[in-house]
Amino acid sequence: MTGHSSLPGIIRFLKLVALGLFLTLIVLFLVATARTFTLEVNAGLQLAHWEKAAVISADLTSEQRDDLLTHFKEAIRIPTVSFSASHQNTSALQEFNHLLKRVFPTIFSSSLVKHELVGNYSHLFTVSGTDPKLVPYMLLAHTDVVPANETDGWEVPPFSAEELNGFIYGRGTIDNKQSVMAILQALEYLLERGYVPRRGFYIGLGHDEEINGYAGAVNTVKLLKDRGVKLQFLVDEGLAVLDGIISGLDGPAALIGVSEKGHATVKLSVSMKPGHSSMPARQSSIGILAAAVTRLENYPMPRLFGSGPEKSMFEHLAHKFGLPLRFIVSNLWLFSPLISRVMERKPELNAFVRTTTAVTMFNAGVKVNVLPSHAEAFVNLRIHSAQTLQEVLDLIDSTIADDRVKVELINGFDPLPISSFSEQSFGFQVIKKTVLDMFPKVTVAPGICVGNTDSRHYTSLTKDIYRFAPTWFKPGDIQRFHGINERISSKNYEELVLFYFRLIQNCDIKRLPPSHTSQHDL
Ligand SMILES: CCCCCCCC/C=C\CCCCCCCC(=O)N[C@@H](Cc1ccc(O)cc1)C(=O)O
Ligand SMILES: [Zn+2]
Ligand SMILES: [Zn+2]
Repeated sequence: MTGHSSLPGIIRFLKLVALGLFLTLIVLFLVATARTFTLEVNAGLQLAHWEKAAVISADLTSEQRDDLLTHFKEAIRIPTVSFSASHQNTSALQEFNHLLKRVFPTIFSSSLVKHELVGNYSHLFTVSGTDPKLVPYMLLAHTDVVPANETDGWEVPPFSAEELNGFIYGRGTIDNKQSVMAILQALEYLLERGYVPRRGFYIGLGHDEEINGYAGAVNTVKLLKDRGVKLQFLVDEGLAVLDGIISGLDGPAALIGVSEKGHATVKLSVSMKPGHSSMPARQSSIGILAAAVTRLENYPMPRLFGSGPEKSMFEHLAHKFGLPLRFIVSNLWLFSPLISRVMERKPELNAFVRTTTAVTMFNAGVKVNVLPSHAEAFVNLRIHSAQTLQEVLDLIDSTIADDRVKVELINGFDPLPISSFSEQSFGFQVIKKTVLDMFPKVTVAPGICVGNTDSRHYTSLTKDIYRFAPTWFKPGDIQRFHGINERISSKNYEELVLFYFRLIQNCDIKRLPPSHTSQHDL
């Protein structure tokens, strides 16, 4: 034993103390700045004093409840399929027109409602309001559906509307005949009960949404623009009430789509000289194209999670996560790289992380012993809000990096603008109030719609477009969308009717109550 420490030992000890202090300071700094502040989203405006609007109650008799389900099932049984851009089942669309007139006689005979056909099969209803100073709003839905084959694994024929264990099965039950029928059923009941709207509104039912809405939505917009119409806000299909779908979230969440992703459909093609397969060149058109497609799949678009409206979505949901998730989700500025890496493992979550790349069609070759002169593939990309169409096209070029591959944009558009969702946002707050009136335990948050809707054609009429219907999705239900065994519970369909019944009345308020944001720290 030396009796006293050596100088290098003391220096080492002091260095360790300094390092410890430094690390403690960093942790304290992180905790202080990364405090878990959460938005108590269901409070705030919802606690304020709202002008009373929803005064008529639905009070449905059991006969009316049977009738509304019968009407809905009739709608599902008409196969209004959009097969391709040039092929629709027009006789089914015609039959659908007749169904609407038959089951909603009050709407079609009311002096308050003007009905017009657009492009033969789309419907525009103009409902006049008593106060011309109130800017009208619009409800959208679509009557066409994607194809469905029973042999794909449907439990019942897809156009049978059969009921199994409380669920009505069939193509269109969640996309989007539930909204078509519920909106009109709600208006029918309101008019039957003597309702006269204060705020005028429009209902637009497109017949070709599944093939881009060029005949329905686009022409409806032209008509409204020619009439100088401006809309306070618009509600279309899109997001839903998610129950048990977001892991770690306590209770269901109603996500109101305040934007939708952009879109690009790109054709890749390679042309080579045809010839005898016994004397092939080192690479074929198919091989070159396959390599290009593989590069696009191997090098996905950059992670952008946290730089679009998904940030607000998580901020609004944060207080419903337990720790440590609450801390992580409320500090996306720090944790988004980590969250992105977890989310990207699941396709339905990866859609929120980046621009997605889906190779959807691949055609080449005509005969086993002929070298293919031409190979082509179609790639469908959904563009994250923080990227533009042009940036995506540039990235495709630099990833493929092969002049032999021709890259053509077939169609595309930038991500849609972000609609308002503050306490001053009339549309968002009225939708939110209606959701909470009906489902008080649900957390309402802004969300982003990963698919595209007819509403994208309406941006010249309003800046506030919301994509939402209170269709309840439980685990496994999202896959039913365009998939097999599409279904809705009869209870949920009835809730949809009551939702629109209330929403229409809630829109009659002149203005929102004064706002007072409510935030709280952990
Ligand atoms: C933490 C997040 C949890 C995950 C939340 C997922 C919620 C998903 C809920 C609903 C699914 C979203 C569906 C949106 C509606 C899309 C409608 C649609 O399919 N539209 C077509 C339109 C289209 C576009 C281009 C064409 O050439 C033809 C049709 C689409 O493909 O987007
Ligand atoms: Zn749809
Ligand atoms: Zn669809």
